[in-house]
Amino acid sequence: MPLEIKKVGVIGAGQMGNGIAHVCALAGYDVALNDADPDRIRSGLATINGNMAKQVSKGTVSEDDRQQALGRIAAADRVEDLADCDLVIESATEREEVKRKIFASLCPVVKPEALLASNTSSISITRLAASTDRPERFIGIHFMNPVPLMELVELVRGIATDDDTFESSKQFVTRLHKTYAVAEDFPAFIVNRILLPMINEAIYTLYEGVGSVDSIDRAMKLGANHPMGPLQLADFIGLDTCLAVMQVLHEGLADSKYRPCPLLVKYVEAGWLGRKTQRGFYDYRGEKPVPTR
Ligand SMILES: CC(=O)CC(=O)SCCNC(=O)CCNC(=O)[C@H](O)C(C)(C)COP(=O)(O)OP(=O)(O)OC[C@H]1O[C@@H](n2cnc3c(N)ncnc32)[C@H](O)[C@@H]1OP(=O)(O)O
Ligand SMILES: NC(=O)C1=CN([C@@H]2O[C@H](COP(=O)(O)OP(=O)(O)OC[C@H]3O[C@@H](n4cnc5c(N)ncnc54)[C@H](OP(=O)(O)O)[C@@H]3O)[C@@H](O)[C@H]2O)C=CC1
Repeated sequence: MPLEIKKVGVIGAGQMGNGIAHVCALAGYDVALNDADPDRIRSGLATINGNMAKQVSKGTVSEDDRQQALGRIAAADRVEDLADCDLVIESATEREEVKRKIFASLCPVVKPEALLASNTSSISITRLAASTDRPERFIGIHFMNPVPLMELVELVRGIATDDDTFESSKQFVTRLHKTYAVAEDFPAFIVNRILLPMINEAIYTLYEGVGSVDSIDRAMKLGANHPMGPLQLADFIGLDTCLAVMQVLHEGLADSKYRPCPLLVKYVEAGWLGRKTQRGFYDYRGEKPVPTR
Protein backbone atom coordinates (compact mmCIF):
# COMPACT_ATOMS: atom_id res chain seq x y z
CA MET A 1 0.00 0.00 0.00
CA PRO A 2 1.36 3.45 -0.84
CA LEU A 3 2.25 5.40 2.31
CA GLU A 4 0.09 8.38 3.24
CA ILE A 5 2.41 11.34 3.51
CA LYS A 6 1.52 14.00 6.08
CA LYS A 7 4.84 15.44 7.16
CA VAL A 8 7.80 16.16 4.89
CA GLY A 9 11.37 16.75 6.06
CA VAL A 10 13.72 18.77 3.85
CA ILE A 11 17.48 18.63 4.39
CA GLY A 12 19.44 21.56 2.95
CA ALA A 13 17.82 24.98 3.21
CA GLY A 14 19.53 26.47 0.12
CA GLN A 15 17.70 27.70 -2.96
CA MET A 16 16.17 24.30 -3.79
CA GLY A 17 15.45 23.19 -0.23
CA ASN A 18 13.56 26.37 0.60
CA GLY A 19 11.60 26.08 -2.66
CA ILE A 20 10.65 22.47 -1.86
CA ALA A 21 9.56 23.43 1.67
CA HIS A 22 7.57 26.33 0.17
CA VAL A 23 5.52 24.20 -2.28
CA CYS A 24 4.99 21.39 0.25
CA ALA A 25 3.61 23.80 2.86
CA LEU A 26 1.31 25.47 0.32
CA ALA A 27 0.00 22.02 -0.62
CA GLY A 28 -0.96 21.38 3.01
CA TYR A 29 1.95 19.22 4.21
CA ASP A 30 3.62 19.87 7.55
CA VAL A 31 7.27 20.61 6.84
CA ALA A 32 10.46 20.38 8.89
CA LEU A 33 13.37 22.28 7.33
CA ASN A 34 16.89 21.25 8.29
CA ASP A 35 20.39 22.44 7.34
CA ALA A 36 23.88 21.87 8.72
CA ASP A 37 23.97 25.60 9.45
CA PRO A 38 21.06 26.92 11.61
CA ASP A 39 21.52 30.41 10.11
CA ARG A 40 20.74 28.90 6.71
CA ILE A 41 17.44 27.59 8.06
CA ARG A 42 16.52 31.11 9.25
CA SER A 43 17.51 32.68 5.91
CA GLY A 44 15.63 29.90 4.08
CA LEU A 45 12.49 30.69 6.09
CA ALA A 46 12.90 34.40 5.30
CA THR A 47 13.23 33.59 1.58
CA ILE A 48 10.07 31.46 1.68
CA ASN A 49 8.24 34.30 3.41
CA GLY A 50 9.38 36.78 0.73
CA ASN A 51 8.59 34.45 -2.19
CA MET A 52 5.11 33.74 -0.85
CA ALA A 53 4.57 37.49 -0.42
CA LYS A 54 5.41 37.89 -4.14
CA GLN A 55 2.80 35.26 -4.96
CA VAL A 56 0.23 37.10 -2.83
CA SER A 57 0.99 40.38 -4.59
CA LYS A 58 0.57 38.64 -7.97
CA GLY A 59 -2.72 37.12 -6.82
CA THR A 60 -1.58 33.50 -7.28
CA VAL A 61 -1.77 32.77 -3.52
CA SER A 62 -4.16 34.28 -0.96
CA GLU A 63 -2.85 35.98 2.18
CA ASP A 64 -4.75 33.43 4.25
CA ASP A 65 -3.09 30.49 2.44
CA ARG A 66 0.28 32.16 2.88
CA GLN A 67 -0.20 32.54 6.63
CA GLN A 68 -1.36 28.94 6.98
CA ALA A 69 1.51 27.61 4.88
CA LEU A 70 4.10 29.58 6.86
CA GLY A 71 2.59 28.16 10.05
CA ARG A 72 3.17 24.63 8.74
CA ILE A 73 6.95 25.02 8.35
CA ALA A 74 9.11 24.37 11.39
CA ALA A 75 12.87 24.83 11.70
CA ALA A 76 14.55 21.50 12.42
CA ASP A 77 17.95 22.39 13.86
CA ARG A 78 18.91 18.74 14.37
CA VAL A 79 18.44 15.71 12.10
CA GLU A 80 16.67 14.08 15.09
CA ASP A 81 13.90 16.66 14.63
CA LEU A 82 12.93 14.83 11.42
CA ALA A 83 12.04 11.63 13.32
CA ASP A 84 8.28 11.83 12.70
CA CYS A 85 8.45 12.67 8.97
CA ASP A 86 6.81 10.34 6.46
CA LEU A 87 9.05 11.53 3.63
CA VAL A 88 12.47 13.17 3.87
CA ILE A 89 13.86 14.91 0.80
CA GLU A 90 17.59 15.54 0.84
CA SER A 91 18.52 18.72 -1.05
CA ALA A 92 22.03 19.48 0.19
CA THR A 93 25.13 20.35 -1.84
CA GLU A 94 25.66 18.24 -4.98
CA ARG A 95 28.46 16.06 -3.58
CA GLU A 96 28.01 12.35 -3.13
CA GLU A 97 29.96 12.11 0.12
CA VAL A 98 27.87 14.93 1.64
CA LYS A 99 24.64 13.14 0.70
CA ARG A 100 25.88 9.75 1.95
CA LYS A 101 26.81 11.25 5.33
CA ILE A 102 23.37 12.85 5.59
CA PHE A 103 21.60 9.53 4.93
CA ALA A 104 23.92 7.75 7.38
CA SER A 105 22.86 10.11 10.16
CA LEU A 106 19.21 10.20 9.06
CA CYS A 107 18.44 6.47 8.77
CA PRO A 108 18.73 5.60 12.49
CA VAL A 109 16.36 8.42 13.48
CA VAL A 110 13.49 8.21 10.96
CA LYS A 111 10.75 5.62 11.33
CA PRO A 112 11.35 2.45 9.31
CA GLU A 113 8.36 2.97 7.00
CA ALA A 114 9.37 6.55 6.07
CA LEU A 115 10.34 7.24 2.46
CA LEU A 116 13.68 8.81 1.61
CA ALA A 117 14.31 10.89 -1.49
CA SER A 118 17.10 12.90 -3.03
CA ASN A 119 16.73 16.05 -5.11
CA THR A 120 20.14 15.34 -6.68
CA SER A 121 20.69 16.81 -10.14
CA SER A 122 22.85 13.98 -11.37
CA ILE A 123 24.07 11.41 -8.83
CA SER A 124 23.05 7.74 -9.08
CA ILE A 125 19.86 7.06 -7.11
CA THR A 126 20.75 3.37 -6.99
CA ARG A 127 24.11 4.16 -5.34
CA LEU A 128 22.63 6.62 -2.84
CA ALA A 129 19.84 4.15 -2.03
CA ALA A 130 22.37 1.38 -1.44
CA SER A 131 24.01 3.51 1.25
CA THR A 132 20.76 3.54 3.26
CA ASP A 133 18.90 0.90 5.29
CA ARG A 134 15.90 1.02 2.89
CA PRO A 135 16.84 1.01 -0.82
CA GLU A 136 13.30 -0.13 -1.69
CA ARG A 137 11.86 3.02 -0.08
CA PHE A 138 14.34 5.39 -1.73
CA ILE A 139 13.65 7.46 -4.87
CA GLY A 140 14.88 10.49 -6.81
CA ILE A 141 12.41 13.40 -6.66
CA HIS A 142 14.13 16.03 -8.78
CA PHE A 143 12.55 19.49 -8.68
CA MET A 144 13.40 22.31 -11.10
CA ASN A 145 14.57 25.78 -10.13
CA PRO A 146 12.76 28.02 -9.15
CA VAL A 147 10.61 25.37 -7.48
CA PRO A 148 7.48 27.50 -6.91
CA LEU A 149 7.34 28.45 -10.62
CA MET A 150 8.50 25.35 -12.49
CA GLU A 151 5.95 22.70 -13.34
CA LEU A 152 8.17 19.65 -13.84
CA VAL A 153 9.50 17.13 -11.35
CA GLU A 154 11.59 14.18 -12.54
CA LEU A 155 10.93 10.90 -10.75
CA VAL A 156 13.87 8.53 -10.80
CA ARG A 157 13.60 4.97 -9.54
CA GLY A 158 16.72 3.24 -8.31
CA ILE A 159 17.12 -0.43 -9.17
CA ALA A 160 15.54 -1.42 -5.83
CA THR A 161 12.77 1.23 -5.55
CA ASP A 162 9.49 -0.60 -4.97
CA ASP A 163 6.13 0.11 -6.60
CA ASP A 164 4.55 1.56 -3.43
CA THR A 165 7.32 4.13 -3.11
CA PHE A 166 6.94 5.07 -6.78
CA GLU A 167 3.15 5.34 -6.37
CA SER A 168 3.42 7.47 -3.19
CA SER A 169 5.90 9.76 -4.96
CA LYS A 170 3.58 10.21 -7.93
CA GLN A 171 0.70 11.09 -5.58
CA PHE A 172 2.95 13.49 -3.68
CA VAL A 173 4.08 15.33 -6.84
CA THR A 174 0.51 15.52 -8.12
CA ARG A 175 -0.68 17.05 -4.82
CA LEU A 176 2.00 19.74 -5.28
CA HIS A 177 0.22 20.61 -8.57
CA LYS A 178 3.29 19.58 -10.51
CA THR A 179 3.71 17.25 -13.47
CA TYR A 180 6.21 14.41 -13.34
CA ALA A 181 8.36 12.86 -16.02
CA VAL A 182 9.83 9.45 -15.26
CA ALA A 183 13.55 9.13 -15.93
CA GLU A 184 15.75 6.06 -15.77
CA ASP A 185 18.64 6.15 -13.32
CA PHE A 186 21.53 7.17 -15.58
CA PRO A 187 23.88 10.11 -14.97
CA ALA A 188 21.97 13.44 -14.74
CA PHE A 189 18.67 11.77 -15.78
CA ILE A 190 16.78 13.60 -18.60
CA VAL A 191 16.70 17.37 -18.05
CA ASN A 192 20.32 17.81 -16.99
CA ARG A 193 21.65 15.24 -19.50
CA ILE A 194 20.41 17.65 -22.17
CA LEU A 195 20.54 21.07 -20.45
CA LEU A 196 23.96 20.98 -18.80
CA PRO A 197 25.97 20.03 -21.93
CA MET A 198 24.23 23.00 -23.63
CA ILE A 199 25.32 25.30 -20.79
CA ASN A 200 28.84 23.80 -20.83
CA GLU A 201 28.99 24.44 -24.60
CA ALA A 202 27.94 28.06 -24.01
CA ILE A 203 30.87 28.37 -21.58
CA TYR A 204 33.22 26.88 -24.23
CA THR A 205 31.84 29.43 -26.67
CA LEU A 206 32.86 32.16 -24.22
CA TYR A 207 36.22 30.46 -23.45
CA GLU A 208 37.10 30.25 -27.15
CA GLY A 209 36.15 33.89 -27.73
CA VAL A 210 33.31 33.16 -30.12
CA GLY A 211 31.14 35.64 -28.21
CA SER A 212 31.02 37.75 -25.07
CA VAL A 213 28.74 36.93 -22.11
CA ASP A 214 26.31 39.51 -23.43
CA SER A 215 26.30 38.21 -27.02
CA ILE A 216 25.96 34.55 -26.03
CA ASP A 217 23.02 35.20 -23.73
CA ARG A 218 21.36 37.60 -26.16
CA ALA A 219 21.83 35.10 -29.01
CA MET A 220 20.13 32.28 -27.16
CA LYS A 221 17.35 34.40 -25.67
CA LEU A 222 16.38 36.10 -28.91
CA GLY A 223 17.60 33.46 -31.37
CA ALA A 224 16.27 30.34 -29.68
CA ASN A 225 13.57 31.89 -27.48
CA HIS A 226 15.09 30.63 -24.22
CA PRO A 227 13.67 32.50 -21.20
CA MET A 228 17.20 33.04 -19.85
CA GLY A 229 20.54 33.02 -21.65
CA PRO A 230 22.68 29.93 -20.87
CA LEU A 231 25.25 31.90 -18.84
CA GLN A 232 22.52 33.69 -16.91
CA LEU A 233 20.94 30.28 -16.28
CA ALA A 234 24.29 28.81 -15.17
CA ASP A 235 24.62 31.62 -12.61
CA PHE A 236 21.04 30.97 -11.53
CA ILE A 237 21.59 27.22 -11.03
CA GLY A 238 24.97 27.77 -9.32
CA LEU A 239 28.30 27.16 -11.07
CA ASP A 240 29.33 24.61 -8.41
CA THR A 241 26.23 22.57 -9.23
CA CYS A 242 26.82 22.95 -12.99
CA LEU A 243 30.39 21.68 -12.60
CA ALA A 244 29.31 18.82 -10.34
CA VAL A 245 26.74 17.66 -12.92
CA MET A 246 29.29 17.82 -15.78
CA GLN A 247 31.74 15.80 -13.67
CA VAL A 248 29.10 13.13 -13.02
CA LEU A 249 28.30 13.00 -16.77
CA HIS A 250 32.01 12.89 -17.71
CA GLU A 251 32.85 10.14 -15.22
CA GLY A 252 29.60 8.22 -15.51
CA LEU A 253 29.43 8.07 -19.30
CA ALA A 254 33.21 8.14 -19.94
CA ASP A 255 32.79 10.30 -23.02
CA SER A 256 35.02 13.34 -23.70
CA LYS A 257 32.03 15.27 -25.05
CA TYR A 258 31.06 15.89 -21.42
CA ARG A 259 34.46 17.41 -20.45
CA PRO A 260 33.74 20.36 -18.12
CA CYS A 261 34.96 23.60 -19.68
CA PRO A 262 38.20 24.77 -17.96
CA LEU A 263 36.66 28.24 -17.62
CA LEU A 264 33.80 26.76 -15.58
CA VAL A 265 36.37 25.06 -13.36
CA LYS A 266 38.21 28.37 -12.93
CA TYR A 267 35.08 30.26 -11.88
CA VAL A 268 34.27 27.58 -9.29
CA GLU A 269 37.86 27.60 -8.01
CA ALA A 270 37.58 31.37 -7.59
CA GLY A 271 34.44 30.91 -5.50
CA TRP A 272 32.47 32.77 -8.19
CA LEU A 273 29.48 30.47 -8.05
CA GLY A 274 26.87 32.75 -9.63
CA ARG A 275 23.99 34.51 -7.95
CA LYS A 276 24.42 32.79 -4.63
CA THR A 277 27.87 34.34 -4.15
CA GLN A 278 26.96 37.54 -6.03
CA ARG A 279 29.49 36.83 -8.79
CA GLY A 280 29.68 34.40 -11.68
CA PHE A 281 29.39 35.15 -15.38
CA TYR A 282 27.73 38.31 -14.12
CA ASP A 283 28.53 40.52 -11.14
CA TYR A 284 25.35 41.02 -9.11
CA ARG A 285 26.74 43.41 -6.51
CA GLY A 286 25.52 46.59 -8.21
CA GLU A 287 22.07 47.67 -9.26
CA LYS A 288 22.15 45.70 -12.50
CA PRO A 289 24.05 42.49 -13.33
CA VAL A 290 27.31 43.33 -15.17
CA PRO A 291 29.10 40.68 -17.31
CA THR A 292 32.43 39.59 -15.84
CA ARG A 293 33.93 38.87 -19.32
C1 LIG B 1 20.03 22.09 -12.30
C2 LIG B 1 18.92 21.17 -12.12
O1 LIG B 1 19.09 20.12 -11.48
C3 LIG B 1 17.59 21.31 -12.78
C4 LIG B 1 17.11 22.70 -13.02
O2 LIG B 1 16.40 23.25 -12.24
S1 LIG B 1 17.65 23.41 -14.41
C5 LIG B 1 16.92 25.03 -14.38
C6 LIG B 1 15.50 24.96 -14.82
N1 LIG B 1 14.96 26.29 -14.79
C7 LIG B 1 14.98 27.08 -15.86
O3 LIG B 1 15.42 26.71 -16.93
C8 LIG B 1 14.44 28.45 -15.62
C9 LIG B 1 14.52 29.30 -16.86
N2 LIG B 1 13.90 30.57 -16.59
C10 LIG B 1 12.55 30.73 -16.62
O4 LIG B 1 11.82 29.82 -16.95
C11 LIG B 1 12.03 32.08 -16.28
O5 LIG B 1 13.03 33.03 -16.46
C12 LIG B 1 11.49 32.15 -14.83
C13 LIG B 1 10.34 31.16 -14.65
C14 LIG B 1 12.56 31.85 -13.79
C15 LIG B 1 11.00 33.55 -14.58
O6 LIG B 1 10.06 33.79 -15.58
P1 LIG B 1 9.72 35.26 -16.10
O7 LIG B 1 8.69 35.19 -17.10
O8 LIG B 1 10.99 35.96 -16.40
O9 LIG B 1 9.03 35.79 -14.93
P2 LIG B 1 9.49 36.89 -13.95
O10 LIG B 1 8.59 38.00 -14.29
O11 LIG B 1 10.95 37.10 -13.85
O12 LIG B 1 9.08 36.14 -12.66
C16 LIG B 1 7.77 35.84 -12.44
C17 LIG B 1 7.48 36.24 -11.05
O13 LIG B 1 7.83 35.15 -10.20
C18 LIG B 1 8.59 35.64 -9.13
N3 LIG B 1 9.50 34.64 -8.64
C19 LIG B 1 10.74 34.35 -9.05
N4 LIG B 1 11.24 33.36 -8.30
C20 LIG B 1 10.28 33.02 -7.42
C21 LIG B 1 10.18 32.06 -6.40
N5 LIG B 1 11.20 31.26 -6.11
N6 LIG B 1 9.03 31.98 -5.70
C22 LIG B 1 7.99 32.79 -5.97
N7 LIG B 1 8.02 33.72 -6.91
C23 LIG B 1 9.15 33.83 -7.64
C24 LIG B 1 9.33 36.81 -9.71
O14 LIG B 1 9.76 37.66 -8.67
C25 LIG B 1 8.28 37.44 -10.57
O15 LIG B 1 7.42 38.24 -9.82
P3 LIG B 1 7.25 39.78 -10.23
O16 LIG B 1 6.69 39.72 -11.61
O17 LIG B 1 6.32 40.27 -9.20
O18 LIG B 1 8.63 40.36 -10.16
N1 LIG C 1 20.38 24.83 -8.26
C1 LIG C 1 19.55 24.23 -9.05
O1 LIG C 1 19.10 24.80 -10.07
C2 LIG C 1 19.11 22.84 -8.75
C3 LIG C 1 19.76 22.08 -7.82
N2 LIG C 1 19.34 20.81 -7.55
C4 LIG C 1 20.02 20.00 -6.55
O2 LIG C 1 19.53 20.38 -5.28
C5 LIG C 1 20.56 20.23 -4.29
C6 LIG C 1 20.77 21.54 -3.58
O3 LIG C 1 21.13 22.54 -4.53
P1 LIG C 1 20.97 24.09 -4.21
O4 LIG C 1 19.82 24.31 -3.33
O5 LIG C 1 21.04 24.77 -5.51
O6 LIG C 1 22.32 24.36 -3.43
P2 LIG C 1 22.64 25.48 -2.33
O7 LIG C 1 24.11 25.63 -2.31
O8 LIG C 1 21.77 26.66 -2.52
O9 LIG C 1 22.13 24.77 -1.00
C7 LIG C 1 22.69 23.62 -0.45
C8 LIG C 1 22.47 23.67 1.03
O10 LIG C 1 22.82 22.41 1.61
C9 LIG C 1 23.52 22.70 2.80
N3 LIG C 1 24.30 21.57 3.27
C10 LIG C 1 25.55 21.20 2.93
N4 LIG C 1 25.91 20.11 3.63
C11 LIG C 1 24.86 19.79 4.43
C12 LIG C 1 24.64 18.80 5.41
N5 LIG C 1 25.56 17.89 5.70
N6 LIG C 1 23.44 18.78 6.06
C13 LIG C 1 22.50 19.68 5.79
N7 LIG C 1 22.67 20.68 4.88
C14 LIG C 1 23.84 20.72 4.21
C15 LIG C 1 24.36 23.90 2.42
O11 LIG C 1 24.90 24.53 3.55
P3 LIG C 1 26.36 25.27 3.42
O12 LIG C 1 26.20 26.33 2.40
O13 LIG C 1 26.56 25.77 4.80
O14 LIG C 1 27.33 24.20 2.99
C16 LIG C 1 23.32 24.74 1.71
O15 LIG C 1 22.54 25.47 2.63
C17 LIG C 1 21.78 19.70 -5.04
O16 LIG C 1 21.79 18.31 -4.98
C18 LIG C 1 21.52 20.20 -6.47
O17 LIG C 1 22.18 19.43 -7.43
C19 LIG C 1 18.25 20.26 -8.17
C20 LIG C 1 17.54 20.99 -9.09
C21 LIG C 1 17.94 22.33 -9.47
